[in-house]
Amino acid sequence: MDINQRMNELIEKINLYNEAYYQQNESIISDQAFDLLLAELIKLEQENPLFARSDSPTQKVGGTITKEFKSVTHQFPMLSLGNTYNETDLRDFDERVKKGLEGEDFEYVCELKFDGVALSFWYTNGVLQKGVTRGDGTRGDDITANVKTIKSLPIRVSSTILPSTYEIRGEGYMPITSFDRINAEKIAKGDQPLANPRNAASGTFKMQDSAEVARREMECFIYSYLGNENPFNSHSEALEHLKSVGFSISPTYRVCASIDEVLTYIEDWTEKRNDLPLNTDGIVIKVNDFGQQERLGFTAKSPRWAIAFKYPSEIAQTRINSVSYQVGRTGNVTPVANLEPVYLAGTVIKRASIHNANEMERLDLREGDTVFIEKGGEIIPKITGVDTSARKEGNAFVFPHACPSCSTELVRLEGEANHYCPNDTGCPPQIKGKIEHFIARKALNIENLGTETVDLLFEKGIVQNVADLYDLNADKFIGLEGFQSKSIQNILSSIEKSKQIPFRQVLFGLGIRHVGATIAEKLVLHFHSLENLMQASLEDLIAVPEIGDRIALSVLEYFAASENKDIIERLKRAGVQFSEEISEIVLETTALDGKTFVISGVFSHFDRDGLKAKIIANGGKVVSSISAKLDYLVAGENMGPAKLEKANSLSIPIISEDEFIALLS
Ligand SMILES: NC(=O)c1ccc[n+]([C@@H]2O[C@H](COP(=O)([O-])OP(=O)(O)OC[C@H]3O[C@@H](n4cnc5c(N)ncnc54)[C@H](O)[C@@H]3O)[C@@H](O)[C@H]2O)c1
Ligand SMILES: [Zn+2]
Repeated sequence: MDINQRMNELIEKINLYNEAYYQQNESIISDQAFDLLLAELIKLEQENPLFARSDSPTQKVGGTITKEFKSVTHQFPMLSLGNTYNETDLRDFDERVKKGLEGEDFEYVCELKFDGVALSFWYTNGVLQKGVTRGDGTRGDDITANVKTIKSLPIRVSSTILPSTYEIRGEGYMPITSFDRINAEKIAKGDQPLANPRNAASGTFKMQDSAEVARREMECFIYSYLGNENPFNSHSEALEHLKSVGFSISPTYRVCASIDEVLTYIEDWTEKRNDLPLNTDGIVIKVNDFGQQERLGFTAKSPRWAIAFKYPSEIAQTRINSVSYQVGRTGNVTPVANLEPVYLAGTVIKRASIHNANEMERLDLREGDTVFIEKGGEIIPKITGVDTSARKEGNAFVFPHACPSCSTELVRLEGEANHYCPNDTGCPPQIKGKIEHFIARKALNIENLGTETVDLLFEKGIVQNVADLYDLNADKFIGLEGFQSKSIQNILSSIEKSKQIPFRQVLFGLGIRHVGATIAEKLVLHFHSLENLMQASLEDLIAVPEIGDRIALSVLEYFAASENKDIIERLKRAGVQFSEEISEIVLETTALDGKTFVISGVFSHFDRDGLKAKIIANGGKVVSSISAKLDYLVAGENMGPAKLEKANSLSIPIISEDEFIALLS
């Protein structure tokens, strides 16, 4: 292959991996493998400048903005960091800095490289105004409501040094405790677990539902100060001051006088970093002095005064014995490699996901092959390559044509990587998966009925679909082992309770392909009842915001199947909710966007509900209790003294009804 061709091929691959990583929060390959491809492209571009393309991924920050949030333009671009995996490259970096500073003395600051997502916080007069994602480096998503759920992030800062406007940056992350807790819950419900804390952090900060973000207990470490006015001489001075006024700075940073001290720091943290409450993937090395940073400047994509040293991920080699094919709730078929057990990063690995047929083809796996497996922060290790030199004559694995569970011919939709089994009403793992989905917390929330019970009731022929759940009674458990009358009563009463679950959760629970919780809510908002939804045409469906052809067709297909109609009829008769009145709030202005209010006392222009409605209609939020994060207390006549005292002690602005009205204009 000629060089130009190779460069184009690399660009294509890197773009593909970037898109999966930044838009779907999915890592198709390991970070290290990704960085190798990028390093190869950088090298080829340097050696062959004539072939270098201006739209190359080496020239821009990898992320993008989304349609779900308001986008805002960064005051200072949010860039990436150059990276290295070895001492030689690090010493080269040191040489470049020395040359750039023309022999002047300088210091480095070493920090851990926290593995989450970059966030930017804008403050005016000491008050947090906005939280923004990196996006494409120039523009990011305004996720203020979500960053306000970070407990350690001060909403209000009082400092005599900081200017009236400035920007603080840090890494938002999901603590390992949150990650483990959420995954334990997901696994118990039969949901797909989160792949790793980094991708989970990125997905979580872009959720529409801030209450869910809050529930995930996200955190953030602050690592930089930016402003048109800069009261600090150096990065370490800024960190110290930010810490003193309440920002969360990891105590792990160190000022180093030379590259050798940097190497010692790297060495010191190689093992110790595994004991931290969050994942780290390396060390960030920054020139300390702000004046020197300015003189060194930036490339198109990263600062010349900083670099990331990444710890190589842990890799093991083992034999692949066979491949199994797992059928999920929606019929997706996933190949899973069964491995000769091998020890890797503290656990014994027996299986690894191969994702889909494309990935199987890419790896070109044969029976008995020696494969490399790798584990970053992920819980599920990946096969990243094959040692072809060790290959004996094993047969190539072939993706099956028929469903491994029910033998139905598999289907692959155009443009999709996954094969699926279309026999959704007769394929056992799909049926069981559907029941497990139906009872999950976000759906019908039928507690006391776990995966094992569902499996048992299915195997015994007692529950074959979700409608059968509502025909359960104590008699049906007779002869089943392990059920006390108390636990049977619990199961039956939680099934009874599920009849009160709102329609949007019921619609999500039906498990219509491509209809997740958010889409279900959109559909209910528009159609209000199942009856209306079932009568909707393709045009009616795609007229709903965010519903495209793919979802619309899937909804139509679902309601066209007579088995589904029967099930719905039975659920209706059982008393499950199939309509819901929810009205969309029409915003008058966004003047109170992201602001929280407590109201107390009696008002002259509004009654209390009227005032609440006014706050919500202008983008604000009404909360019931006063905390340090509160933006305003609106005080009327006769307000309670306890509230007043609490607001004063936390220096929360207390405003009158007239001052509130002034905020609206
Ligand atoms: N596996 C894949 O498919 C895939 C695809 C695309 C990107 N990636 C990974 O993502 C990397 C590119 O992402 P990137 O451009 O965000 O670069 P990066 O993540 O390597 O480095 C820049 C980021 O480091 C973070 N950071 C953490 N601690 C920091 C600290 N103390 N000081 C400053 N910054 C700190 C910031 O969020 C900053 O944006 C690649 O090198 C690769 O490893 C992987
Ligand atoms: Zn099947």
